[in-house]
Amino acid sequence: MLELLTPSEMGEADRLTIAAGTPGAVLMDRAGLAVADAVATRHPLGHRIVVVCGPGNNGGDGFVAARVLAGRGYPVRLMLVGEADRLKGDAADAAARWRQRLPIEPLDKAAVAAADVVVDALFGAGLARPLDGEAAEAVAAINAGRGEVVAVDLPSGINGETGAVMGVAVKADVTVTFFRRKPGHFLLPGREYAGRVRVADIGIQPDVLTTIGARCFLNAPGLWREHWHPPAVSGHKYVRGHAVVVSGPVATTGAARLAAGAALRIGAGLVTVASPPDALIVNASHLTAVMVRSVDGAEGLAGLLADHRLNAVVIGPGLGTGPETVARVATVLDGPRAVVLDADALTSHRDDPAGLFARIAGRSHPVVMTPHDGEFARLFPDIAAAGLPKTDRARQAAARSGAVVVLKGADTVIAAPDGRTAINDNAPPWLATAGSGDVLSGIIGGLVAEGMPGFEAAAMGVWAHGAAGERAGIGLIAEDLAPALRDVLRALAADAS
Ligand SMILES: NC(=O)C1=CN([C@@H]2O[C@H](COP(=O)(O)OP(=O)(O)OC[C@H]3O[C@@H](n4cnc5c(N)ncnc54)[C@H](OP(=O)(O)O)[C@@H]3O)[C@@H](O)[C@H]2O)[C@@H](O)CC1
Ligand SMILES: Nc1ncnc2c1ncn2[C@@H]1O[C@H](COP(=O)(O)OP(=O)(O)O)[C@@H](O)[C@H]1O
Ligand SMILES: [K+]
Repeated sequence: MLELLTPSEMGEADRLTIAAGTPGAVLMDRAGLAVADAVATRHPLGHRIVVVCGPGNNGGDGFVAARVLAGRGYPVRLMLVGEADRLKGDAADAAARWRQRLPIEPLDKAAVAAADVVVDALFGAGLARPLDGEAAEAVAAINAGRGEVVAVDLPSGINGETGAVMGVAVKADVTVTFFRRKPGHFLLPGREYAGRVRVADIGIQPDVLTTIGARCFLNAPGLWREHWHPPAVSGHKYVRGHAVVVSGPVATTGAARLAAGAALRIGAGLVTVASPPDALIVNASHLTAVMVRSVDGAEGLAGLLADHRLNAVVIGPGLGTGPETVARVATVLDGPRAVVLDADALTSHRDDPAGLFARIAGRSHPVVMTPHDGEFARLFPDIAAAGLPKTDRARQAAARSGAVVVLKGADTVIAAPDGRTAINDNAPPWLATAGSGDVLSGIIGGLVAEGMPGFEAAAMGVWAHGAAGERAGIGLIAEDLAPALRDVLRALAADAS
Protein backbone atom coordinates (compact mmCIF):
# COMPACT_ATOMS: atom_id res chain seq x y z
CA MET A 1 0.00 0.00 0.00
CA LEU A 2 3.01 2.32 -0.16
CA GLU A 3 2.58 3.31 -3.79
CA LEU A 4 1.58 6.93 -4.32
CA LEU A 5 -0.32 7.68 -7.53
CA THR A 6 -0.38 11.00 -9.33
CA PRO A 7 -3.80 12.16 -10.53
CA SER A 8 -3.03 11.00 -14.07
CA GLU A 9 -1.85 7.59 -12.82
CA MET A 10 -5.02 7.36 -10.73
CA GLY A 11 -7.05 8.20 -13.82
CA GLU A 12 -5.29 5.34 -15.57
CA ALA A 13 -6.17 3.00 -12.67
CA ASP A 14 -9.75 4.14 -13.05
CA ARG A 15 -9.78 3.55 -16.81
CA LEU A 16 -8.19 0.11 -16.53
CA THR A 17 -10.72 -0.89 -13.88
CA ILE A 18 -13.65 0.32 -15.95
CA ALA A 19 -12.24 -1.43 -19.04
CA ALA A 20 -12.01 -4.64 -16.99
CA GLY A 21 -15.74 -4.47 -16.31
CA THR A 22 -16.43 -2.33 -13.25
CA PRO A 23 -18.59 0.65 -14.28
CA GLY A 24 -17.44 4.12 -13.21
CA ALA A 25 -20.72 4.59 -11.38
CA VAL A 26 -19.89 1.60 -9.18
CA LEU A 27 -16.51 3.12 -8.32
CA MET A 28 -18.20 6.41 -7.49
CA ASP A 29 -20.78 4.66 -5.30
CA ARG A 30 -18.03 2.90 -3.36
CA ALA A 31 -16.04 6.13 -3.03
CA GLY A 32 -19.05 8.05 -1.76
CA LEU A 33 -19.94 5.23 0.63
CA ALA A 34 -16.41 5.25 2.04
CA VAL A 35 -16.66 8.99 2.68
CA ALA A 36 -20.04 8.53 4.36
CA ASP A 37 -18.60 5.77 6.53
CA ALA A 38 -15.69 7.99 7.54
CA VAL A 39 -18.15 10.69 8.61
CA ALA A 40 -20.51 8.26 10.36
CA THR A 41 -17.76 6.61 12.42
CA ARG A 42 -16.77 10.02 13.75
CA HIS A 43 -20.14 11.72 14.21
CA PRO A 44 -23.30 10.59 16.01
CA LEU A 45 -26.73 10.85 14.43
CA GLY A 46 -27.99 14.39 14.85
CA HIS A 47 -24.76 16.09 13.88
CA ARG A 48 -25.43 18.55 11.10
CA ILE A 49 -23.66 17.71 7.87
CA VAL A 50 -23.01 20.04 4.94
CA VAL A 51 -21.63 18.55 1.73
CA VAL A 52 -20.05 21.08 -0.64
CA CYS A 53 -19.88 19.68 -4.16
CA GLY A 54 -17.95 20.81 -7.23
CA PRO A 55 -18.68 20.34 -10.94
CA GLY A 56 -16.82 17.07 -11.57
CA ASN A 57 -16.60 13.53 -10.25
CA ASN A 58 -15.22 14.71 -6.91
CA GLY A 59 -18.60 16.40 -6.55
CA GLY A 60 -20.18 13.15 -7.71
CA ASP A 61 -18.60 11.35 -4.74
CA GLY A 62 -20.08 14.10 -2.57
CA PHE A 63 -23.59 13.50 -3.94
CA VAL A 64 -23.28 9.79 -3.13
CA ALA A 65 -21.94 10.46 0.39
CA ALA A 66 -24.74 12.95 1.05
CA ARG A 67 -27.39 10.46 -0.08
CA VAL A 68 -25.97 7.66 2.07
CA LEU A 69 -25.73 9.88 5.15
CA ALA A 70 -29.24 11.27 4.68
CA GLY A 71 -30.48 7.70 4.25
CA ARG A 72 -28.94 6.84 7.62
CA GLY A 73 -30.87 9.66 9.24
CA TYR A 74 -28.35 12.49 9.45
CA PRO A 75 -29.55 16.04 8.75
CA VAL A 76 -27.68 16.72 5.49
CA ARG A 77 -27.62 19.79 3.30
CA LEU A 78 -25.88 19.76 -0.07
CA MET A 79 -24.48 22.84 -1.77
CA LEU A 80 -23.19 22.90 -5.32
CA VAL A 81 -20.57 25.31 -6.60
CA GLY A 82 -21.44 25.42 -10.30
CA GLU A 83 -24.50 24.75 -12.41
CA ALA A 84 -26.49 21.61 -11.72
CA ASP A 85 -27.49 21.27 -15.38
CA ARG A 86 -23.83 21.21 -16.40
CA LEU A 87 -23.03 18.11 -14.38
CA LYS A 88 -22.05 15.19 -16.59
CA GLY A 89 -21.93 11.40 -16.59
CA ASP A 90 -21.79 9.57 -13.27
CA ALA A 91 -21.80 12.84 -11.31
CA ALA A 92 -25.02 13.93 -13.08
CA ASP A 93 -26.60 10.56 -12.27
CA ALA A 94 -25.53 10.81 -8.62
CA ALA A 95 -26.97 14.34 -8.48
CA ALA A 96 -30.25 13.16 -9.97
CA ARG A 97 -30.59 10.46 -7.30
CA TRP A 98 -29.93 13.00 -4.55
CA ARG A 99 -32.48 15.37 -6.03
CA GLN A 100 -35.20 12.74 -5.94
CA ARG A 101 -35.41 13.40 -2.19
CA LEU A 102 -33.59 16.57 -1.27
CA PRO A 103 -32.64 19.87 -2.90
CA ILE A 104 -29.36 21.04 -4.39
CA GLU A 105 -28.67 24.40 -2.76
CA PRO A 106 -26.34 27.22 -3.63
CA LEU A 107 -23.45 27.95 -1.27
CA ASP A 108 -24.78 29.09 2.11
CA LYS A 109 -21.81 30.34 4.09
CA ALA A 110 -23.71 30.59 7.35
CA ALA A 111 -24.76 26.94 7.09
CA VAL A 112 -21.20 25.88 6.29
CA ALA A 113 -19.97 27.83 9.29
CA ALA A 114 -22.50 26.24 11.64
CA ALA A 115 -22.18 22.63 10.46
CA ASP A 116 -20.73 19.95 12.74
CA VAL A 117 -19.03 18.40 9.76
CA VAL A 118 -18.35 19.68 6.27
CA VAL A 119 -17.60 17.27 3.46
CA ASP A 120 -15.30 18.94 0.96
CA ALA A 121 -16.20 17.47 -2.43
CA LEU A 122 -15.25 20.49 -4.53
CA PHE A 123 -12.22 19.32 -6.48
CA GLY A 124 -9.97 16.31 -6.41
CA ALA A 125 -7.81 14.80 -9.10
CA GLY A 126 -9.28 17.04 -11.78
CA LEU A 127 -8.12 20.34 -10.33
CA ALA A 128 -6.81 22.13 -13.37
CA ARG A 129 -6.03 25.72 -12.39
CA PRO A 130 -5.92 28.02 -9.37
CA LEU A 131 -9.21 28.49 -7.56
CA ASP A 132 -10.97 31.81 -7.80
CA GLY A 133 -14.50 33.23 -7.66
CA GLU A 134 -17.17 31.18 -5.98
CA ALA A 135 -14.90 28.15 -5.56
CA ALA A 136 -12.41 30.25 -3.61
CA GLU A 137 -15.26 31.67 -1.53
CA ALA A 138 -16.44 28.17 -0.74
CA VAL A 139 -12.94 27.21 0.41
CA ALA A 140 -12.79 30.28 2.64
CA ALA A 141 -16.18 29.43 4.13
CA ILE A 142 -15.13 25.83 4.82
CA ASN A 143 -11.90 26.97 6.46
CA ALA A 144 -13.75 29.52 8.59
CA GLY A 145 -16.24 26.96 9.91
CA ARG A 146 -16.04 25.38 13.33
CA GLY A 147 -16.95 21.84 12.30
CA GLU A 148 -14.71 18.98 11.28
CA VAL A 149 -13.68 18.98 7.61
CA VAL A 150 -13.61 15.68 5.74
CA ALA A 151 -12.05 16.05 2.30
CA VAL A 152 -12.92 13.74 -0.55
CA ASP A 153 -9.77 12.40 -2.22
CA LEU A 154 -7.75 15.62 -1.76
CA PRO A 155 -8.31 18.83 0.14
CA SER A 156 -9.77 21.05 -2.60
CA GLY A 157 -7.12 23.36 -4.01
CA ILE A 158 -4.23 20.98 -3.34
CA ASN A 159 -2.49 19.66 -6.41
CA GLY A 160 -2.45 15.88 -6.07
CA GLU A 161 0.87 15.51 -7.82
CA THR A 162 2.89 18.34 -6.29
CA GLY A 163 1.22 19.18 -2.98
CA ALA A 164 1.04 22.81 -4.11
CA VAL A 165 -1.81 25.12 -3.10
CA MET A 166 -3.57 26.25 -6.26
CA GLY A 167 -4.68 29.69 -5.13
CA VAL A 168 -6.40 28.65 -1.93
CA ALA A 169 -7.03 25.25 -0.38
CA VAL A 170 -9.24 23.54 2.16
CA LYS A 171 -7.66 22.70 5.52
CA ALA A 172 -8.98 19.23 6.20
CA ASP A 173 -9.01 17.24 9.40
CA VAL A 174 -9.41 13.97 7.54
CA THR A 175 -8.94 13.12 3.88
CA VAL A 176 -10.51 9.99 2.46
CA THR A 177 -8.74 8.92 -0.69
CA PHE A 178 -9.23 5.91 -2.89
CA PHE A 179 -7.13 2.85 -3.75
CA ARG A 180 -3.76 4.49 -3.03
CA ARG A 181 -2.57 7.76 -1.48
CA LYS A 182 -1.24 10.56 -3.67
CA PRO A 183 2.09 12.48 -3.60
CA GLY A 184 0.16 15.67 -2.84
CA HIS A 185 -0.90 14.19 0.51
CA PHE A 186 2.75 14.15 1.61
CA LEU A 187 4.63 16.83 -0.32
CA LEU A 188 4.50 20.19 1.39
CA PRO A 189 2.42 22.19 1.80
CA GLY A 190 -0.19 19.52 0.88
CA ARG A 191 0.66 17.41 3.93
CA GLU A 192 -0.38 20.25 6.21
CA TYR A 193 -3.76 20.54 4.48
CA ALA A 194 -4.68 16.86 4.25
CA GLY A 195 -4.95 16.04 7.97
CA ARG A 196 -5.15 12.32 8.60
CA VAL A 197 -5.26 10.44 5.31
CA ARG A 198 -7.49 7.38 5.09
CA VAL A 199 -7.38 5.01 2.14
CA ALA A 200 -10.60 3.34 1.01
CA ASP A 201 -10.72 0.19 -1.08
CA ILE A 202 -13.12 0.84 -3.94
CA GLY A 203 -12.43 -2.40 -5.77
CA ILE A 204 -9.53 -1.35 -7.98
CA GLN A 205 -7.25 -4.36 -8.33
CA PRO A 206 -3.58 -3.92 -7.33
CA ASP A 207 -2.42 -5.50 -10.59
CA VAL A 208 -3.18 -2.22 -12.37
CA LEU A 209 -0.10 -0.85 -10.57
CA THR A 210 2.13 -2.99 -12.78
CA THR A 211 0.51 -1.67 -15.93
CA ILE A 212 0.76 1.88 -14.69
CA GLY A 213 4.37 1.37 -13.59
CA ALA A 214 3.87 3.19 -10.28
CA ARG A 215 7.31 4.35 -9.11
CA CYS A 216 6.62 6.77 -6.26
CA PHE A 217 6.27 5.46 -2.70
CA LEU A 218 5.70 6.64 0.82
CA ASN A 219 8.90 6.08 2.78
CA ALA A 220 8.08 3.46 5.39
CA PRO A 221 9.75 0.26 6.61
CA GLY A 222 7.86 -1.88 4.09
CA LEU A 223 9.87 -0.21 1.35
CA TRP A 224 13.30 -1.36 2.56
CA ARG A 225 13.01 -3.64 5.58
CA GLU A 226 13.78 -6.84 3.69
CA HIS A 227 17.14 -5.31 2.70
CA TRP A 228 18.12 -4.55 6.28
CA HIS A 229 19.45 -7.34 8.47
CA PRO A 230 19.84 -6.99 12.22
CA PRO A 231 23.11 -8.46 13.53
CA ALA A 232 23.00 -12.25 13.15
CA VAL A 233 23.87 -14.77 15.84
CA SER A 234 26.73 -16.10 13.71
CA GLY A 235 27.91 -12.65 12.63
CA HIS A 236 30.89 -10.56 13.69
CA LYS A 237 31.88 -6.96 13.15
CA TYR A 238 33.82 -7.69 9.95
CA VAL A 239 30.69 -8.80 8.13
CA ARG A 240 28.94 -5.49 8.85
CA GLY A 241 31.32 -3.33 6.87
CA HIS A 242 33.90 -0.67 7.63
CA ALA A 243 32.87 2.92 7.00
CA VAL A 244 35.31 5.79 6.63
CA VAL A 245 34.31 9.39 7.30
CA VAL A 246 36.65 12.04 5.94
CA SER A 247 37.29 14.81 8.48
CA GLY A 248 37.76 18.48 7.73
CA PRO A 249 40.52 20.70 9.14
CA VAL A 250 41.11 21.35 12.80
CA ALA A 251 38.33 23.90 13.31
CA THR A 252 35.58 21.90 11.55
CA THR A 253 36.00 18.32 12.68
CA GLY A 254 32.71 17.97 14.54
CA ALA A 255 30.66 17.23 11.43
CA ALA A 256 32.75 14.17 10.58
CA ARG A 257 32.52 12.89 14.13
CA LEU A 258 28.75 13.28 14.15
CA ALA A 259 28.57 11.29 10.92
CA ALA A 260 30.99 8.67 12.20
CA GLY A 261 29.10 8.15 15.45
CA ALA A 262 25.86 7.72 13.52
CA ALA A 263 27.43 5.24 11.09
CA LEU A 264 28.61 3.13 14.02
CA ARG A 265 25.29 3.38 15.83
CA ILE A 266 23.21 2.34 12.84
CA GLY A 267 25.27 -0.81 12.67
CA ALA A 268 28.46 -0.54 10.61
CA GLY A 269 30.95 -3.03 12.05
CA LEU A 270 33.82 -0.53 12.20
CA VAL A 271 34.10 3.17 11.55
CA THR A 272 37.26 5.18 10.98
CA VAL A 273 37.60 8.94 10.81
CA ALA A 274 40.25 9.86 8.24
CA SER A 275 41.75 12.96 9.81
CA PRO A 276 44.12 15.58 8.46
CA PRO A 277 47.36 15.25 10.50
CA ASP A 278 46.97 18.62 12.16
CA ALA A 279 43.45 17.72 13.36
CA LEU A 280 44.39 14.26 14.60
CA ILE A 281 44.69 15.29 18.22
CA VAL A 282 41.27 16.95 18.17
CA ASN A 283 39.59 13.95 16.58
CA ALA A 284 41.45 11.41 18.70
CA SER A 285 40.60 13.17 21.93
CA HIS A 286 36.87 13.06 21.09
CA LEU A 287 36.56 9.53 19.77
CA THR A 288 36.42 6.19 21.50
CA ALA A 289 34.63 3.41 19.63
CA VAL A 290 35.18 5.23 16.36
CA MET A 291 38.79 4.82 15.19
CA VAL A 292 40.92 7.63 13.82
CA ARG A 293 43.71 7.58 11.24
CA SER A 294 46.00 10.36 10.13
CA VAL A 295 45.52 10.88 6.41
CA ASP A 296 47.21 13.64 4.43
CA GLY A 297 45.29 14.96 1.42
CA ALA A 298 43.96 12.96 -1.51
CA GLU A 299 47.08 10.83 -1.67
CA GLY A 300 46.87 9.87 1.95
CA LEU A 301 43.24 8.99 1.46
CA ALA A 302 44.11 6.79 -1.51
CA GLY A 303 46.63 4.99 0.69
CA LEU A 304 44.05 4.33 3.40
CA LEU A 305 41.47 3.15 0.88
CA ALA A 306 43.88 0.73 -0.75
CA ASP A 307 42.55 -1.61 1.92
CA HIS A 308 39.33 -2.66 0.24
CA ARG A 309 37.79 -3.87 3.48
CA LEU A 310 37.06 -0.18 4.02
CA ASN A 311 33.94 -0.51 1.92
CA ALA A 312 32.05 2.76 2.37
CA VAL A 313 33.08 6.42 2.56
CA VAL A 314 31.16 9.45 3.75
CA ILE A 315 32.70 12.64 2.43
CA GLY A 316 31.64 16.26 2.63
CA PRO A 317 30.56 17.26 6.16
CA GLY A 318 32.84 20.01 7.46
CA LEU A 319 35.38 19.33 4.72
CA GLY A 320 35.69 22.80 3.16
CA THR A 321 35.16 23.59 -0.50
CA GLY A 322 37.70 23.79 -3.29
CA PRO A 323 40.06 21.77 -5.48
CA GLU A 324 41.42 19.72 -2.58
CA THR A 325 37.91 18.45 -1.85
CA VAL A 326 37.34 17.75 -5.55
CA ALA A 327 40.54 15.70 -5.58
CA ARG A 328 39.51 13.72 -2.52
CA VAL A 329 36.08 13.02 -3.95
CA ALA A 330 37.74 11.74 -7.14
CA THR A 331 39.93 9.42 -5.05
CA VAL A 332 36.97 8.10 -3.13
CA LEU A 333 34.93 7.48 -6.28
CA ASP A 334 37.84 5.64 -7.90
CA GLY A 335 37.47 2.24 -6.32
CA PRO A 336 35.16 -0.55 -5.21
CA ARG A 337 33.27 1.09 -2.35
CA ALA A 338 29.96 2.74 -1.58
CA VAL A 339 30.11 6.54 -1.31
CA VAL A 340 27.92 9.15 0.39
CA LEU A 341 28.50 12.66 -0.92
CA ASP A 342 27.23 15.47 1.29
CA ALA A 343 27.67 19.18 1.94
CA ASP A 344 31.06 20.51 0.76
CA ALA A 345 31.69 17.48 -1.43
CA LEU A 346 28.65 18.60 -3.44
CA THR A 347 29.26 22.35 -3.34
CA SER A 348 32.86 21.90 -4.49
CA HIS A 349 31.53 20.64 -7.83
CA ARG A 350 29.36 23.66 -8.54
CA ASP A 351 31.62 24.71 -11.44
CA ASP A 352 31.79 21.24 -12.96
CA PRO A 353 28.87 19.04 -12.00
CA ALA A 354 29.31 17.06 -15.23
CA GLY A 355 32.82 16.11 -14.11
CA LEU A 356 31.38 14.65 -10.92
CA PHE A 357 28.65 12.77 -12.79
CA ALA A 358 31.24 11.33 -15.19
CA ARG A 359 33.07 9.84 -12.20
CA ILE A 360 29.86 8.32 -10.89
CA ALA A 361 28.75 6.89 -14.24
CA GLY A 362 29.07 3.15 -14.55
CA ARG A 363 30.09 2.50 -10.94
CA SER A 364 28.79 -0.77 -9.61
CA HIS A 365 28.84 0.35 -5.97
CA PRO A 366 26.19 2.77 -4.77
CA VAL A 367 26.68 6.53 -4.65
CA VAL A 368 24.23 8.54 -2.54
CA MET A 369 24.08 12.34 -2.58
CA THR A 370 22.34 14.20 0.24
CA PRO A 371 21.80 17.82 -0.86
CA HIS A 372 19.52 20.34 0.73
CA ASP A 373 17.81 22.71 -1.71
CA GLY A 374 20.79 25.08 -1.84
CA GLU A 375 23.31 22.35 -2.62
CA PHE A 376 20.90 20.84 -5.10
CA ALA A 377 20.63 24.11 -7.02
CA ARG A 378 24.43 24.29 -7.29
CA LEU A 379 24.69 20.90 -8.96
CA PHE A 380 21.42 20.92 -10.92
CA PRO A 381 20.60 24.60 -11.55
CA ASP A 382 18.32 23.96 -14.52
CA ILE A 383 16.34 21.25 -12.77
CA ALA A 384 16.00 23.40 -9.66
CA ALA A 385 14.68 26.32 -11.71
CA ALA A 386 12.21 24.39 -13.86
CA GLY A 387 9.27 24.56 -11.44
CA LEU A 388 8.92 20.77 -11.25
CA PRO A 389 7.35 18.79 -8.41
CA LYS A 390 9.94 17.81 -5.79
CA THR A 391 9.66 14.16 -6.80
CA ASP A 392 10.51 15.01 -10.42
CA ARG A 393 13.41 17.24 -9.40
CA ALA A 394 14.97 14.46 -7.39
CA ARG A 395 14.21 11.85 -10.06
CA GLN A 396 15.76 13.89 -12.87
CA ALA A 397 18.83 14.62 -10.76
CA ALA A 398 19.28 10.93 -9.98
CA ALA A 399 18.93 9.99 -13.64
CA ARG A 400 21.45 12.63 -14.71
CA SER A 401 24.03 11.99 -11.99
CA GLY A 402 23.76 8.22 -11.66
CA ALA A 403 23.55 8.66 -7.89
CA VAL A 404 20.73 8.07 -5.46
CA VAL A 405 19.61 11.60 -4.61
CA VAL A 406 18.27 12.49 -1.17
CA LEU A 407 16.70 15.93 -1.62
CA LYS A 408 16.36 17.02 2.00
CA GLY A 409 13.77 19.15 3.75
CA ALA A 410 10.71 18.58 5.86
CA ASP A 411 9.41 16.40 3.01
CA THR A 412 12.67 14.73 1.96
CA VAL A 413 12.46 12.90 -1.36
CA ILE A 414 14.75 9.96 -2.13
CA ALA A 415 15.22 9.13 -5.82
CA ALA A 416 17.07 6.33 -7.60
CA PRO A 417 18.59 6.58 -11.09
CA ASP A 418 16.08 3.92 -12.22
CA GLY A 419 13.17 6.31 -11.53
CA ARG A 420 11.93 5.13 -8.12
CA THR A 421 11.15 7.86 -5.63
CA ALA A 422 10.10 7.86 -1.99
CA ILE A 423 8.60 10.73 -0.01
CA ASN A 424 9.43 10.90 3.69
CA ASP A 425 6.87 12.18 6.18
CA ASN A 426 8.18 11.30 9.65
CA ALA A 427 10.70 14.10 10.26
CA PRO A 428 9.77 16.42 13.15
CA PRO A 429 10.56 20.13 12.69
CA TRP A 430 13.21 20.12 15.41
CA LEU A 431 15.36 17.96 13.12
CA ALA A 432 16.28 21.21 11.37
CA THR A 433 19.24 21.87 13.66
CA ALA A 434 22.96 22.31 13.11
CA GLY A 435 24.67 19.02 12.34
CA SER A 436 21.50 17.06 11.73
CA GLY A 437 22.40 16.58 8.07
CA ASP A 438 25.85 15.31 9.04
CA VAL A 439 24.21 12.64 11.16
CA LEU A 440 22.00 11.66 8.23
CA SER A 441 24.98 11.20 5.92
CA GLY A 442 26.62 9.01 8.55
CA ILE A 443 23.51 6.87 9.00
CA ILE A 444 23.32 6.26 5.27
CA GLY A 445 27.05 5.60 5.17
CA GLY A 446 26.70 2.99 7.88
CA LEU A 447 23.86 1.27 6.02
CA VAL A 448 25.71 1.07 2.71
CA ALA A 449 28.75 -0.22 4.62
CA GLU A 450 26.48 -2.99 5.90
CA GLY A 451 25.73 -3.85 2.30
CA MET A 452 22.32 -2.32 1.72
CA PRO A 453 21.62 -1.13 -1.83
CA GLY A 454 21.81 2.64 -2.28
CA PHE A 455 18.12 3.50 -2.64
CA GLU A 456 17.03 1.33 0.26
CA ALA A 457 19.89 2.53 2.47
CA ALA A 458 19.05 6.14 1.71
CA ALA A 459 15.34 5.63 2.34
CA MET A 460 15.93 3.70 5.58
CA GLY A 461 18.49 6.29 6.65
CA VAL A 462 16.09 9.17 6.15
CA TRP A 463 13.30 7.31 7.94
CA ALA A 464 15.51 6.27 10.87
CA HIS A 465 16.81 9.85 11.15
CA GLY A 466 13.23 11.11 11.35
CA ALA A 467 12.20 8.41 13.81
CA ALA A 468 15.23 9.17 16.01
CA GLY A 469 14.33 12.86 15.92
CA GLU A 470 10.78 12.04 16.95
CA ARG A 471 11.99 9.89 19.84
CA ALA A 472 14.53 12.45 21.04
CA GLY A 473 11.80 15.11 20.97
CA ILE A 474 11.79 18.87 20.96
CA GLY A 475 15.01 20.44 22.22
CA LEU A 476 17.01 17.96 20.19
CA ILE A 477 20.60 18.72 19.21
CA ALA A 478 22.46 16.67 16.63
CA GLU A 479 24.37 14.72 19.31
CA ASP A 480 21.05 13.30 20.57
CA LEU A 481 20.26 11.54 17.31
CA ALA A 482 22.70 8.64 17.41
CA PRO A 483 21.66 7.57 20.94
CA ALA A 484 18.00 7.76 19.90
CA LEU A 485 18.71 5.36 17.04
CA ARG A 486 18.93 2.52 19.57
CA ASP A 487 15.18 2.58 20.19
CA VAL A 488 14.48 2.89 16.49
CA LEU A 489 16.65 -0.13 15.70
CA ARG A 490 15.18 -2.14 18.53
CA ALA A 491 11.68 -1.57 17.18
CA LEU A 492 12.72 -2.42 13.63
CA ALA A 493 14.50 -5.57 14.75
CA ALA A 494 11.48 -6.67 16.79
CA ASP A 495 9.27 -6.06 13.78
CA ALA A 496 11.58 -8.04 11.50
CA SER A 497 11.71 -11.12 13.75
N1 LIG B 1 -10.08 8.09 -10.61
C1 LIG B 1 -10.82 7.21 -9.96
O1 LIG B 1 -10.51 6.05 -9.93
C2 LIG B 1 -12.02 7.64 -9.25
C3 LIG B 1 -12.29 8.98 -9.07
N2 LIG B 1 -13.26 9.41 -8.29
C4 LIG B 1 -13.42 10.80 -7.99
O2 LIG B 1 -13.31 11.60 -9.13
C5 LIG B 1 -12.48 12.68 -8.85
C6 LIG B 1 -11.88 13.23 -10.09
O3 LIG B 1 -12.95 13.67 -10.86
P1 LIG B 1 -12.75 14.64 -12.10
O4 LIG B 1 -11.69 14.10 -12.98
O5 LIG B 1 -14.07 14.85 -12.69
O6 LIG B 1 -12.16 15.93 -11.43
P2 LIG B 1 -12.67 16.91 -10.24
O7 LIG B 1 -11.61 16.86 -9.21
O8 LIG B 1 -14.04 16.62 -9.84
O9 LIG B 1 -12.58 18.34 -10.92
C7 LIG B 1 -12.91 18.51 -12.28
C8 LIG B 1 -13.97 19.53 -12.44
O10 LIG B 1 -13.56 20.72 -11.82
C9 LIG B 1 -13.43 21.76 -12.78
N3 LIG B 1 -12.30 22.56 -12.37
C10 LIG B 1 -11.01 22.16 -12.27
N4 LIG B 1 -10.26 23.12 -11.75
C11 LIG B 1 -11.11 24.16 -11.47
C12 LIG B 1 -10.93 25.43 -10.91
N5 LIG B 1 -9.73 25.86 -10.49
N6 LIG B 1 -11.99 26.24 -10.77
C13 LIG B 1 -13.21 25.83 -11.18
N7 LIG B 1 -13.42 24.62 -11.73
C14 LIG B 1 -12.39 23.79 -11.87
C15 LIG B 1 -13.33 21.09 -14.08
O11 LIG B 1 -13.85 21.94 -15.04
P3 LIG B 1 -13.08 22.31 -16.38
O12 LIG B 1 -11.60 22.27 -16.11
O13 LIG B 1 -13.49 21.27 -17.35
O14 LIG B 1 -13.56 23.65 -16.70
C16 LIG B 1 -14.20 19.86 -13.86
O15 LIG B 1 -15.56 20.19 -14.01
C17 LIG B 1 -11.49 12.14 -7.87
O16 LIG B 1 -10.82 13.16 -7.15
C18 LIG B 1 -12.39 11.29 -7.02
O17 LIG B 1 -13.01 12.10 -6.02
C19 LIG B 1 -14.16 8.48 -7.61
O18 LIG B 1 -15.46 8.75 -8.02
C20 LIG B 1 -13.87 7.04 -7.76
C21 LIG B 1 -12.93 6.60 -8.75
N1 LIG C 1 11.18 21.68 8.79
C1 LIG C 1 11.80 20.49 8.86
N2 LIG C 1 11.16 19.44 9.39
C2 LIG C 1 11.78 18.26 9.47
N3 LIG C 1 13.04 18.02 9.07
C3 LIG C 1 13.72 19.02 8.52
C4 LIG C 1 13.14 20.30 8.37
N4 LIG C 1 14.06 21.09 7.80
C5 LIG C 1 15.17 20.34 7.60
N5 LIG C 1 14.97 19.08 8.03
C6 LIG C 1 15.94 17.98 8.01
O1 LIG C 1 17.06 18.34 8.82
C7 LIG C 1 18.27 17.93 8.21
C8 LIG C 1 19.11 19.19 7.96
O2 LIG C 1 20.22 18.89 7.17
P1 LIG C 1 21.15 20.03 6.58
O3 LIG C 1 20.33 21.03 5.87
O4 LIG C 1 22.24 19.36 5.85
O5 LIG C 1 21.68 20.72 7.90
P2 LIG C 1 23.11 20.69 8.60
O6 LIG C 1 24.10 21.06 7.54
O7 LIG C 1 22.99 21.74 9.66
O8 LIG C 1 23.33 19.36 9.15
C9 LIG C 1 17.88 17.19 6.95
O9 LIG C 1 17.80 15.82 7.21
C10 LIG C 1 16.49 17.73 6.63
O10 LIG C 1 15.72 16.83 5.92
K1 LIG D 1 -11.98 17.48 -2.35
